[in-house]
Amino acid sequence: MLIVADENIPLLDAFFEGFGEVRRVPGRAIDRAALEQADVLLVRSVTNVNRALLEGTPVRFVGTCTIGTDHLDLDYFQKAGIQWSSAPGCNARGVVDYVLGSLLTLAEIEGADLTQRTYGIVGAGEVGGRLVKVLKGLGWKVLVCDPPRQAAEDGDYASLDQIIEHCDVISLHTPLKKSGSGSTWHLLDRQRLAQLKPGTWLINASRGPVVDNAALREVLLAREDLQAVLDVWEGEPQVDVALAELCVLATPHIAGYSLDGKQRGTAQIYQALCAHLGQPANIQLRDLLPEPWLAGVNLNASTDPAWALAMLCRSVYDPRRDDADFRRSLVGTVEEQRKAFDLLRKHYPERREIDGLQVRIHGESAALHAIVNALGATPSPW
Ligand SMILES: NC(=O)c1ccc[n+]([C@@H]2O[C@H](COP(=O)([O-])OP(=O)(O)OC[C@H]3O[C@@H](n4cnc5c(N)ncnc54)[C@H](O)[C@@H]3O)[C@@H](O)[C@H]2O)c1
Ligand SMILES: O=C(O)[C@H](O)[C@H](O)COP(=O)(O)O
Repeated sequence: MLIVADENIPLLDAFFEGFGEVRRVPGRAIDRAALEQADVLLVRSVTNVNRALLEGTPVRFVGTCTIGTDHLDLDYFQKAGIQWSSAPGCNARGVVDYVLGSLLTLAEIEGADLTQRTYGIVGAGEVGGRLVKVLKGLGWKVLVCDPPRQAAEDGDYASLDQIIEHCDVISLHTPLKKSGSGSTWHLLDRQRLAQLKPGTWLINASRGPVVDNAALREVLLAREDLQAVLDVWEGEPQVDVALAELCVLATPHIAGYSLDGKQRGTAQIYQALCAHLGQPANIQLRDLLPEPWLAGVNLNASTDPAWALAMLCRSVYDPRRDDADFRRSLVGTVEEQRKAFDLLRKHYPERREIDGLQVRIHGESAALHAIVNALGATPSPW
């Protein structure tokens, strides 16, 4: 069996060498010629997998080690009888950590009290749903917009218009659907961006085109009260530099880049391929994922809860370093910037998730216990 795989998929040998030959190709360079004899194609989000790529090749299984599937032509897969799998939820926790880190930075810059803001989460699936749980666990006021879920189940949901009207913070977590009913292309278009209430913070760690980037640049130029955090961009790996410069935080699509999340994505596709082939999945991620390097944290019951929250989140992840690295890369020619975007992602430093953080609280503090529980860190006895 020949497996052609994006070279940026971690643990390729550990999970897939038992199936046959694994041939690594840069994700953006995977073309039809590379697939002439391939049975299986493993990608990340940068490879568009469609009829133009697959027709005439022997590929019968496509796995994307990502949550997003907007780079896959699923209608074509169905017509052509090609099996496929994505990795639902694999890096959702990483995105939640990114949003928390961004909120802390925004609060610091604006001198704002996070407990007094109203949060609007748009898209309440694996990422948005976990984020809602964390924010509610912290006791913060949260409105949730998810029309597909609202249509399918009872629940307390708000419309996007209500989110725009009432929320101080809007965080986007929808998939990108490029057209048709339920399209999320430019979900935040020029008109909606113009309606954002004074002082809104907008966070986009979903897909770039969910926000009209040109319109956002104009709105940010016109309104100093708005603050934006962007991890994803229209036209990646090319980025609107002027827009990036107007953002409080700008990062190169790394919100979900925890080591755990990336390796989990590979493991999920390994399991899907085993199921496709009718084989047992004997290799376990827990045997491959390194022990977290995160040091334990000790808190005293008298510790200020706001300080503790910031310290716990930042001991796991602080997006300011990624923002600084990205800004340094926004120089030179467009081609140099595109390369830099990909290189920052290829050589991304090891980052772990918060459940690997052991927290000990000395003395009784309900507020600190609530924070540790809400964040999903691991409480350990004093
Ligand atoms: N920046 C990153 O590193 C990163 C990492 C992971 C995922 N993502 C992106 O985030 C997206 C969401 O991830 P997920 O795991 O939560 O996906 P998911 O499929 O579990 O959840 C998406 C939710 O959005 C809802 N939704 C769809 N259309 C909507 C609309 N118009 N308005 C409001 N809600 C709508 C769906 O009903 C669903 O509940 C992914 O599709 C992916 O593109 C980005
Ligand atoms: O959809 C996802 O899972 C994320 O956006 C993922 O982090 C994308 O990473 P990439 O495939 O571009 O390396």
